[in-house]
Amino acid sequence: MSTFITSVASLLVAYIVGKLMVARRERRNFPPGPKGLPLIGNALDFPTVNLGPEYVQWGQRYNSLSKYLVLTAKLNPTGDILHASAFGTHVIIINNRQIADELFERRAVKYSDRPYSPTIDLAGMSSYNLGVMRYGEKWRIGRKFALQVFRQASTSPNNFSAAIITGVHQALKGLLHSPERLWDHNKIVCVFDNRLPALFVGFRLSISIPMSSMYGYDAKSVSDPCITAADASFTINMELASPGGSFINILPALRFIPPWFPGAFSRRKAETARKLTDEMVSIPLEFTKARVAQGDARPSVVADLLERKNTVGVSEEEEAALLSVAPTAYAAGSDTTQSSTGTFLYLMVSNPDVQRKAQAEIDSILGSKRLPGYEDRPSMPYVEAIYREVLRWRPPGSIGFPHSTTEDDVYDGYFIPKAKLQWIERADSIFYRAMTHDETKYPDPMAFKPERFINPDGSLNDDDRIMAFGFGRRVCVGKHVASATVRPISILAVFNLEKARDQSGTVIEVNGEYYEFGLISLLSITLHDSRKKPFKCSILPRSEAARQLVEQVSA
Ligand code: HEM
Repeated sequence: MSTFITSVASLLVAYIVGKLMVARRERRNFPPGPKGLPLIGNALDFPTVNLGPEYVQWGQRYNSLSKYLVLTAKLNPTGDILHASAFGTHVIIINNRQIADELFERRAVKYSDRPYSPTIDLAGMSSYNLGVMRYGEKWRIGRKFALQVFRQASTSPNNFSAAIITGVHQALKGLLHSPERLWDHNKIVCVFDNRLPALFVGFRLSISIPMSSMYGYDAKSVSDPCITAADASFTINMELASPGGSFINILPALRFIPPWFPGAFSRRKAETARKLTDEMVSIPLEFTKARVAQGDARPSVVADLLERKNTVGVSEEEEAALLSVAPTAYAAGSDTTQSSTGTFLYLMVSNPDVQRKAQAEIDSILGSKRLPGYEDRPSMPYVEAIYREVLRWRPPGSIGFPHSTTEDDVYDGYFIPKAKLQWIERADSIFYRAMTHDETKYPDPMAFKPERFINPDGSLNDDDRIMAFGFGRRVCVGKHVASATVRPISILAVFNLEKARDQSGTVIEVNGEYYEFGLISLLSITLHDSRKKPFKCSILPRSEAARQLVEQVSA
């Protein structure tokens, strides 16, 4: 034990000395930001809740306007780039869309990596999840493949689009027969976090669709072993990577200590997470392999790969890429989808006028005779505007998803350092805030107004860039699937969403609060998410015809 303490103490001293030397070397012209304390930097300044709005205030407080862009009138006065640091890890915060476009799109070659997290790596997540995978060949092949599968899903009938339709229909049936399970505290616990109640519709749509389309695997409930493993693995990952979650985040070299070593609690936890991750990946894969061998596999992306492998053969790269992309679909897509579905329902209940207007548009096209399909999308601009406004009003990741740099860079005179990956360093991160509350572009940003996206003649305007999906080469690869899944059209076509009443008939106000959770850790990868807290509401079929339409679907 004393050897262990001595090793930790020497590593700590080496770390502090290293940091002081690096800090001395690095008196560069960083973008403005809060003045930090020696060694710990701004560790105490970083907000843990309300990050998006807080970073906007930082922008105003530290007056970090881009001089060049202001002078050339290219930037509005709230435009912003900020710098902060903690324990030597630099963080650049970008509050402005033009700057995000410049760095992530035009200089993508330098800005497309992800920060390295020793704990997430140990727990096995970075080997299968495209979202946290480092920028490189494996990510490139996986991403290319994911793009093909997910993009097709929204444009042509295939396994994925069929799964989306089935998922949506299942959700409608679920709502018809058990609307009270919308927020089911007992059974439908959050897929990724046992402490939070999840959204029934979100669950059906977000988990069942990728599982079914990727593997032909029907995850019927959250007690499904694959979902349980995914849930438990994700929870441990979150714990380990959260602030104070593990010494490994402070001293990455500790990752080399074997799990059996006395006191190596985090290593043991990471080992458990790795086993759960392996289960999560292997359960649906083994299921599909068995079905293919028996000759009764349902059409799915993985079944197709295995059948081709047995007949015409597939390259090793293709197989590896595909097998790593398949679990990504439910790991990366379900939480975000749940989050935005929750926001959509909340906004519909709180804005009955918007709901009625959308239903009038839907009825004018469908006439209550059928459920909407893909082909109806272009004919319903107002419904489309609701979709855009939901993701503008409350993007699921309030500060985006961190990118990391692979080279030093200078932007408008400000120094942006290359992320360091030596053994005692961590990757530096660049956060962008989803710039969806820029008052100059979206006046009265907290108001929910789908009309922002509508031209005076009723058509959609050209503001179709959904910033909630991110930027550059790491932009959400599932955005087409998300747009097909999250779109509110089917629910509004058949249900009225209203405030619930208590037994005495008094209206129950809807709870507008959000859970905010995530890893506000500058010592490791930094994620942040928010999810709607549950609220009571009434979900009733709009008419007998609507009820029958839902009953008739084959889900
Ligand atoms: C409303 C729903 C969703 C939102 C708001 C969302 C948002 C995001 C964001 C912000 C990123 C990071 C972008 C960046 O780094 O700049 C991302 C990445 C990603 N998303 Fe989504 N997402 C959603 C749904 C989905 C779905 C349904 C899937 C899969 C079917 C998916 C798969 C992915 C993957 C694989 C990545 C990682 C891409 C990479 O790092 O190369 N997402 N998403």
